[in-house]
Amino acid sequence: MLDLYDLGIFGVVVIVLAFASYTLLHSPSREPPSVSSKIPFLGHLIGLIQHGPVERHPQHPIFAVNILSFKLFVTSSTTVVRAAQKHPTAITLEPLLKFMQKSLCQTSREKLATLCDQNGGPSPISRIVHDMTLVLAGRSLDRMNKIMLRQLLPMIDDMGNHETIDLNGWLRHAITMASTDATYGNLNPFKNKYIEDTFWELECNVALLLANIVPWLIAPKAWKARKVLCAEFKRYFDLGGHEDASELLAMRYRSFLGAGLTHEEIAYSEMPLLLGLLANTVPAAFWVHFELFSRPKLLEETRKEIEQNALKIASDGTHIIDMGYIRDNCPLLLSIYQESLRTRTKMVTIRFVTQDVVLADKYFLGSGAMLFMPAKQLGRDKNAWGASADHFEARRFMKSTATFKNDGDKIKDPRRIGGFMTFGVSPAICPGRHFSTSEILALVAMITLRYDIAPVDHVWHEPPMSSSATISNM
Ligand code: HEM
Repeated sequence: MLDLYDLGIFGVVVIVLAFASYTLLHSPSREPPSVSSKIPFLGHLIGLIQHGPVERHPQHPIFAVNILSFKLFVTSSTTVVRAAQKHPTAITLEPLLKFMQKSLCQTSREKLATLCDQNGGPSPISRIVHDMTLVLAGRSLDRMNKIMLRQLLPMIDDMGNHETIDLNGWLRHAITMASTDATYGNLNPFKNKYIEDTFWELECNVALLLANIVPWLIAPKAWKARKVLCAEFKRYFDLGGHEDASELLAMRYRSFLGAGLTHEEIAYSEMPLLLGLLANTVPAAFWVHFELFSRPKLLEETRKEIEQNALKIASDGTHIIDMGYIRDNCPLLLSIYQESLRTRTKMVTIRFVTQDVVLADKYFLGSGAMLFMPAKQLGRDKNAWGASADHFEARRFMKSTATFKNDGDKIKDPRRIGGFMTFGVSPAICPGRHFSTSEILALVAMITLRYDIAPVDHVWHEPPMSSSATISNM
């Protein structure tokens, strides 16, 4: 039996141990190392924007960058990414959603408080984003895919009438029309060419608008473009356009209306969806065509694969590509698609640290900091992707590195965990990934079977990235 004295000693030891482990756990010494810059403060910001942060500090799996009193952590380690995923409440996207709703959608302070209220768990705005995953799957996705494919077909027929085309411009128009028709139905505002052009004006000037500091003065083009688009979308909602639209739009309209937003405010709240819908699908489709058509042997093999595994010829001679067969029986095409996305992405996943947290039992991140996870570096980690990580390898995703336990259970392919981040990191992964995948695969399959594409001067010049791209990460 323990007497009171023993119990007292025991109590003191427990308290000392608890305090020691708390201090160790929360000590800034457990914080990832800070990296320095020749030009303090501003130097970091310039370096981050111009060169990407990780290439300069490959020795650190995670490091801190101090910008004035603000701390920003950057990781290129899949282990740290996996550890961060285990703390979805402490490391979260919520503040970014609020920022977008405020700066891009101009939601008033009072409505912002309702949309971003986290008292009952996830905020209404993050529930809307979450529910998008549900309506961008199953039958509602099938309906959107059907409309999208019907739109693409005549445009691909028409492609053959032109000796030369601007491939990026052509894809941009085709994807804009097919995606917005599938989303917005018969009264789709994008049927007006002026609205289509205005959207792309907004897309390439959106960065300064997001700063939200006298936007009409510092970002006049984007400010005017947003005004024009929102007026047109308000008219669309006033006319009941949403009644004949996709489940995706119906769900968003119901949710925003339920949160007390007016038609004008809902129109403004469509801006992030429009940017998500179009800004990445167009460059992704461009790069898949670029990688495939610039490799004649690979093009021939892919053509054969589609012809043999996904093409049916009806009795009247109509050629039909079965999208289900593309997905299930054309592994080379699928691998080219994934590899193009892996090698071309410039995505930096950004999360906010809202509670003190220790990652992988090692790295202390204090509340109030931000965590940057750049997909470009994570997607090229040699541990995960091998010595050829930096290069395009068409068949990379056909090879499985999956291993099996003694009982025959498959261990998940380590390359897929944390390494392929073009669509983000769960739990906040891109809800539109299935739609854009169907759209890009349909385009590339139809164009591959019907046309040869070559540059006018016969040399495949790689176009530079647009320096003003903000939402687009390719
Ligand atoms: C190839 C095409 C696409 C790429 C590469 C892409 C990429 C991404 C990435 C990386 C994220 C995560 C952002 C983050 O974690 O901060 C994201 C989020 C999002 N994407 Fe996509 N996307 C594509 C197509 C689409 C499409 C077609 C839609 C709409 C139908 C869409 C709607 C969204 C939305 C609403 C979010 C926000 C999700 C959230 O905040 O949790 N995306 N996308």
